[in-house]
Formats: sequence, structure tokens, C-alpha cells
Amino acid sequence: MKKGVLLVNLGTPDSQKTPDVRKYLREFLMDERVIDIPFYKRWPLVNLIIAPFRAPKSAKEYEKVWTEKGSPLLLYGIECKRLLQDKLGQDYAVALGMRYQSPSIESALFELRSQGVKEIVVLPLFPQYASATTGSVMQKVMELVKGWQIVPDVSFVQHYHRHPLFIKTFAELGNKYLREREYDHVLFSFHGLPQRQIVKAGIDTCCKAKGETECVNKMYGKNTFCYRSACFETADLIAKELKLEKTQYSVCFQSRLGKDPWIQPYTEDVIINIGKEGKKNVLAFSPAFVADCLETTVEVGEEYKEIFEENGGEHWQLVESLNDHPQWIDCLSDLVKGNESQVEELKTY
Ligand SMILES: C=CC1=C(C)c2cc3[nH]c(cc4nc(cc5[nH]c(cc1n2)c(C)c5CCC(=O)O)C(CCC(=O)O)=C4C)c(C)c3C=C
Ligand SMILES: [Fe+2]
Ligand SMILES: [Fe+2]
Repeated sequence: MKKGVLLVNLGTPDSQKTPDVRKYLREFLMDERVIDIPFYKRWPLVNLIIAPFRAPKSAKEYEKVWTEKGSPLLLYGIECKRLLQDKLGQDYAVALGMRYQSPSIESALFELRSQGVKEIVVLPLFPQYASATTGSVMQKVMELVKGWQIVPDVSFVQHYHRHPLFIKTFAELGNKYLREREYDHVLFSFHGLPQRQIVKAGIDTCCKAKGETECVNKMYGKNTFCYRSACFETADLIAKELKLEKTQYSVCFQSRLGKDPWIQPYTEDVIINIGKEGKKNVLAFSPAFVADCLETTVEVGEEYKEIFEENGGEHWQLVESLNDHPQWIDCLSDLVKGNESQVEELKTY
């Protein structure tokens, strides 16, 4: 009997046009794990304020990344599915679902069920666990399978932010640029989260205090569910692979939405400081994403580049994401098979 693999990414609009972007934003932001406030406040905020006002602006940005075949996030997902299926062979059936919009997780689960699959490994395409991403995917899958006559044996890959192949692939992609020219700083910019989401996750040994801007203890390997700490760990491991000193790189968090405090430091502030320090050449990684998308290509590749140049910077280079890199497919295969090559001895940094 085949074993099922369900790859899940965030999702993307059906087209780059404003109505489709609005529809996507509505579904995405109405998720109670994404905007984690009571429904009676979330509904008007999303439907009357954020979606209507943000959709036309976001649509212009989606226009910049859209290809003839569609959204890069979806196209890389489809390609990863194909390559992983080839790598795993006939004993496995691989499907792709998006948490929001299409193809839905429901359709991907039906695809697996129609192939007689009774055992499914769910692999969210988010290396660092957050309730808003991996948690939401896990909840959705459980809601969907709970009504099946034969409830499948489902397991989840909750995170892989320290998996050696994940780290090595990013490091190799970056090294290509580091060999080409001199850089005076390296930046690791991760997607941000409202600070309260970290506090709510109950990580009381880590980012516990309200407004805490530093993880109190970097107990890597023990507080893997603190998204912020996991991001620092990913950055430290890539930096180690690149043989960077602590002073040669910074970690920061992008994409703040609204006025509430998000996890810090904010990417924009860090870029302004780097510029003020007279650094001219910056290499930027965005390792919360495993595929290039709006957040990497436009936000890091264009918007942060502009801010850097306005603050004295001269050369800004975004390191592309893992996309369909063969070593990334090896990493996915390793995760599916539960080889757990990421569970090495816990290291201290
Ligand atoms: C409260 C708002 C948001 C939270 C929390 C959030 C967490 C989060 N998101 C990703 C990954 C992606 N986000 C993307 C786009 C995007 N994210 C938000 C808001 C929150 N994200 C918005 C409003 C948007 C839409 C774009 C925009 O209008 O600016 C994408 C890109 C999708 C694409 O089609 O290219 C990804 C991927 C992570 C990993 C994360 C928490 C860890
Ligand atoms: Fe997001
Ligand atoms: Fe933390």
C-alpha cells in the first residue's frame, strides 16, 4: 500500500488581480491563528479595513512576481511535488495543498485517498514552527480527516529549522555570492509574527515577558516551538556553515502588519543601522520561506534594497530561496522518511 505525502504551503491568490487578491487576503486573515483576536473584532478588521484597502496595493506587488504560468509560490510547490514523487518512487503518493485558496488541502487529501493511501505524512513548507502557519495546517488537516470512514494514520513534520540539508542548501546558495565579491554584512530576515503569539505559545523559558525583544535563553533544541528562537537558530547554523563571525551578521523580522508590536528587531530598523554604520555591501537571506514569493522577491529583493540605498548602501543582494534545488528535494525526502538526520547532538552556540 502506498504511503501518502501531503506538502502544504501557505497559498497565494488565484490571479494577481485585485478581486482575487482580496479573496485570498480575506480567507488568510480570517484564520483565527493568523489574526488571533476575537471573531467580532477580526471580521470587521479584515473585511472592512485590511482586505479592501490592502488588496489593490498588494495586487500591484503580485503583478511584479507573477509569471506567465502563475504565482511562483504555487509553481515551485508543483515542481517540488513532481521532483519529490520521482525521488520517493512508486511506494509513495505525493500531493500538494495550499492552506488558503487553491489547490485546497481537501482536494490534495482526496487525491491521496483515491490512490488507496491509509497513512499520510503531512509536511508543511514552513521550516520554523508557528501557530499561524504549521499549527494552522495541522488543525485544518485534522478537521478534514476526522469525518472520513477510515480515518488515516496521519503524522506531521512540525519543524526542520535545523535540518542539515536545509541549512547546507541555503549556505551553498549564499556562498555563490560570497565568492563573487566582498560583502561587509549578511542579513537574515525572517517573516515576523505579533509578539503576543510567541507569548501565547507558552514558551515561558524563552520570549516570556510582554514586549520582550530578546529570547531570554537561547536553549536551542529545547525551545523549538518559540518561532523567534528557531529563526535565530536557523540563522546561526547558516552563518556557522558560512564561517561568519557573530559581528558579521544580523537577524531581523519583516512584514509587520498593523500597530501591535511584532517580534523584533524589525528588518527596516536593522537596515537603517547597517547603513548608518557605513556598510555598503549586504547579502540578504530570507530563510523562513522555502520558495521565492512576494515576501522574498518584492519585499526583501526590492523594498529593503531601496531602504538600504536611501541609507548609504551601495550593493544589496538577495539570496534566492530553496525553490526546486535538488538538495532541498533530498531534505524533503529525508523528512518524509523520518530519518531525523536533523536530530543531532544538541549544540550550544
Ligand atoms: C497577521 C498577519 C500575518 C501573519 C501572522 C503572518 C505570518 C506568516 N506568513 C508567512 C508566510 C507568507 N506570508 C505571505 C504573505 C502575507 N502574509 C501576510 C500577513 C501575515 N503573515 C499578508 C497580509 C500577506 C499577503 C501579502 C501582502 O499583502 O503583503 C507569503 C507570500 C504569499 C505569496 O503568494 O507570495 C508567505 C509565503 C509565514 C512563514 C508566517 C509566520 C511565521
Ligand atoms: Fe505572511
Ligand atoms: Fe524565544
